[in-house]
Amino acid sequence: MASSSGYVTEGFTNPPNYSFPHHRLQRVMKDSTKTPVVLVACGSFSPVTYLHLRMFEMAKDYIRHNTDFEIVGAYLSPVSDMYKKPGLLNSRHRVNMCNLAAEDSGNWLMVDPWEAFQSYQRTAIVLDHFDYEVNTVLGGVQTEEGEHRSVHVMLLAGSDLISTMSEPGVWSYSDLDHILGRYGVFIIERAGSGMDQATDNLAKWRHNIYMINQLIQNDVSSTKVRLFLRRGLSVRYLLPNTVVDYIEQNGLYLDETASNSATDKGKEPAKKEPPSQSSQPQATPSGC
Ligand SMILES: Nc1ncnc2c1ncn2[C@@H]1O[C@H](COP(=O)(O)OP(=O)(O)OP(=O)(O)O)[C@@H](O)[C@H]1O
Ligand SMILES: NC(=O)c1ccc[n+]([C@@H]2O[C@H](COP(=O)(O)O)[C@@H](O)[C@H]2O)c1
Repeated sequence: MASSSGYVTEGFTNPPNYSFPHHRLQRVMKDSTKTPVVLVACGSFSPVTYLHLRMFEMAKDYIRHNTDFEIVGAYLSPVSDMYKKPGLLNSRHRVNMCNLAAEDSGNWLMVDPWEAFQSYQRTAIVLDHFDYEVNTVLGGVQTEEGEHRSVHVMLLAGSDLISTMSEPGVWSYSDLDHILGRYGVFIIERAGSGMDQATDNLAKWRHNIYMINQLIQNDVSSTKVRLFLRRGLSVRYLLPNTVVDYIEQNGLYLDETASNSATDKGKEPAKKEPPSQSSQPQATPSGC
């Protein structure tokens, strides 16, 4: 339930030694007639692929040509190990790979390890965390004239993830209302998961839902990458070279049972425990 402050929760628990990454956050807007926005992509990123990075580029193009937003920051937010999705590698490796990919991706993408390094956090809480860090702690951004502006936090997701918002039991109504009513979402079309189907039941929040079509169809998925790696097939050019090198150097994804804490060759695989419905959604299947 949203509190009087508008947040789903009042207090945020930070992982040990955590500090919010903001080195690439643009603190002064280029165009004061626009609304500053921070994009947040939540997901497993096991491993991060070029399609995850393309989502940000597609959103950037869409926003520039079709909206009055100005992007001042963009984040990958890898999910906690407690999400227990099949194929979910230890968060340390997933965060490291996301950092390598972000380094490789120009000068705007950042990786926030806040949810990765702690207990499972629902997406509504994750967006609240970003809102709190960017607007309350950092004080938002400024125009070139020195005027203060609050930053609008928005979710960036594939249409498969948005489809799950119409599946019973995966998202609570109050979380949906918070995510889509208070924040909003940019949806990237994903092969096999129709855009209409994804949003049919979300019409109430239509004004906050922006749909972005894929002009070049590309259905790279982390699931397929993991499958290739297990079969000894090359994954080069499906993900950044630095991430491919990291996977090879650490012997990742060679074992089908490897998930969660089964991080490297020689380590014990994690026990599979289904997450409890109240605080952790069942990891939902996504497009592969
Ligand atoms: N090919 C793609 N097209 C559009 N969106 C994508 C694509 N791949 C991933 N996404 C989106 O990226 C976000 C993070 O994805 P995540 O790592 O959880 O999924 P995934 O690539 O489907 O992984 P897995 O294959 O392990 O299920 C989600 O919003 C997902 O919809
Ligand atoms: N109720 C929720 O907040 C909820 C439900 C399903 C997925 N998610 C998030 O969506 C992201 C991607 O999930 P999948 O990889 O299962 O599609 C994850 O970050 C997960 O935390 C959140």
